[in-house]
Amino acid sequence: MTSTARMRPSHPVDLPLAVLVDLFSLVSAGRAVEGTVVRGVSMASDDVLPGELFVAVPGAKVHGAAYAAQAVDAGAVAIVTDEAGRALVADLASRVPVLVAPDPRALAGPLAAEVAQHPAARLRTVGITGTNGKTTTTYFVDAALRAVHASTAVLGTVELRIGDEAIESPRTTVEAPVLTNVLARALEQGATAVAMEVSSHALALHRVAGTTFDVVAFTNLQRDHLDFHGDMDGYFRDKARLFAPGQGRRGVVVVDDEWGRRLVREAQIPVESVATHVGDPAAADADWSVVAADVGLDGVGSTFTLRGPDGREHTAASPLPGLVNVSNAALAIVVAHAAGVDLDVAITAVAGAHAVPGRMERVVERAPGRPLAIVDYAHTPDALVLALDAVRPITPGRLVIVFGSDGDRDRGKRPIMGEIAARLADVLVVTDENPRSEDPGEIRAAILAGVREVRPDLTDVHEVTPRSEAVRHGLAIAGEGDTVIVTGKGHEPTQEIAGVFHRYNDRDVFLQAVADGLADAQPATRDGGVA
Ligand SMILES: CC(=O)N[C@H]1[C@@H](OP(=O)(O)OP(=O)(O)OC[C@H]2O[C@@H](n3ccc(=O)[nH]c3=O)[C@H](O)[C@@H]2O)O[C@H](CO)[C@@H](O)[C@@H]1O[C@H](C)C(=O)N[C@@H](C)C(=O)N[C@H](CCC(=O)O)C(=O)O
Ligand SMILES: Nc1ncnc2c1ncn2[C@@H]1O[C@H](COP(=O)(O)OP(=O)(O)OP(=O)(O)O)[C@@H](O)[C@H]1O
Repeated sequence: MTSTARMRPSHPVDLPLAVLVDLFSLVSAGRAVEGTVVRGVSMASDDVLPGELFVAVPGAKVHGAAYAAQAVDAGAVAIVTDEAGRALVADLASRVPVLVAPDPRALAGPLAAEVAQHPAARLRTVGITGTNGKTTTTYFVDAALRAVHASTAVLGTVELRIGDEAIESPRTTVEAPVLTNVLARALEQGATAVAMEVSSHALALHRVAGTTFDVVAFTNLQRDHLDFHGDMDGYFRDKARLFAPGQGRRGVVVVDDEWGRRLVREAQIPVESVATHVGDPAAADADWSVVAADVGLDGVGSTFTLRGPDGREHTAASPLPGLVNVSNAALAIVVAHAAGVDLDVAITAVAGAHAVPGRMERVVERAPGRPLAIVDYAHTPDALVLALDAVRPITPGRLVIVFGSDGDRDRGKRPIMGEIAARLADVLVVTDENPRSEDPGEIRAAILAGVREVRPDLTDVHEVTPRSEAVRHGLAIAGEGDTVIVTGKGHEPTQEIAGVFHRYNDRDVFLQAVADGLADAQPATRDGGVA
């Protein structure tokens, strides 16, 4: 059974299957539907519970109908599939009702919502999309929602969290029936609001079908996932699906890039625009704009001035370093306000939203004799530049980076990451990320080749494995005034080496190192060369 299995409502309600057949015009191809009641929906055979409806969809790898027998053995009481699936489940037609629809994937969400009595409609819901900043913005919005809602849910790449109950998330946006279950459980547990990340894959694959968000938001669009979406235009169109009636009631769009401006023009629902780059011409037409920003003034985050549609200016703050987080904070404030949170309350709550797991997360605070230690998820060249630029202004001493690069992923970025780190940081600790099936030494060698382009003599460059030792080393060589940033894995709870997932988390290693007294150790003298 998958880890999401327990994120279900404890008291599901039975619904006659005939109701769904009528409502969704399903064509019956098996046993009669009369007398069958369903109490939930699942798309994954290893996730089915007794009494549930199994939706068998054609996938990239297999047709779900190939697993229908497994689902029925697990207690599924009916199957919804397409014509291709119908042929695959012919043997089961005498055991359970088989219902056929042209696009069962698009129906899974609406079917689940109907069975669970539309939990989304009974919650205040916010959905956030965009290439970067979804996780951070979602946690900022959650902080604002928590200021006025007794309990909230937050769903995304890091975790599925309802109040204090959380499990690791299998992906950024879970499949539609899982989402419906989580929302139904959130309601049962007393949550009244939810903020969640909506990936472009989710939009293309109907994972949020059946959920109408009160507020939808867009951060930005950058080159990514083109293997899946084809080209930037296709990627944009998939993101834009969130800004349509039935999917979102009102939208908030960052217009710093051309894609955001296009979304404002093309959205089919009312949208407010937010310009977050000070002095950008886009600000002239935007409803909300950041008109001043002071990065790192308080030694950690930034303060900024947000001008509203009425021309009033509000002093606000981002608790996390860097201009990108001014952008995320400004968006979150406007989104929370659109979701019913008083503007001043939203501003105060976002300013205090310190913990976004693995996103510029301050694990060790700067203190007398102690460096600041941060965990960040930057794993692309662009994100690495942003991350290092963000921490430089809050680093009076040396900037120490501990980093690696993934195996079985884009090899071309390895030397580029090395070059960037060598250019923007003072001390480099090169280590392993998720080597997967590759030789970790070869990955590090590719990174070091890039480092050598900038520092041929490898001054202040250390090569340390395993990763836990590298993180400890980074902390041990840093002194007061220095910042140690470990990038690439963020919140990830495991490290994948040669097909095995080992429990591993950068934050935990930092905390253990502090407990072992490493944070307070005297910094080593600046030594050159690869350690
Ligand atoms: C492109 C994509 O998202 N594919 C996901 C999708 O695959 P698929 O629908 O083609 O499914 P499939 O594996 O061919 O199986 C077909 C059907 O049979 C079912 N099945 C399959 C096997 C089985 O034993 N029993 C069973 O019931 C499956 O549940 C599925 O319903 O459904 C599968 C089952 O849920 C996922 O494993 C798979 O995620 C793949 C592994 C994946 O990596 N997805 C990533 C790209 C993704 O979704 N990423 C975005 C975030 C991107 C970002 O912004 O960074 C995300 O939201 O996480
Ligand atoms: N608004 C932004 N614009 C550009 N880059 C950003 C922005 N916000 C965060 N980043 C960078 O992108 C990385 C990922 O941030 P975050 O996790 O919030 O985004 P995401 O959209 O959820 O991405 P992912 O799905 O990969 O987690 C961070 O390391 C950060 O440096």
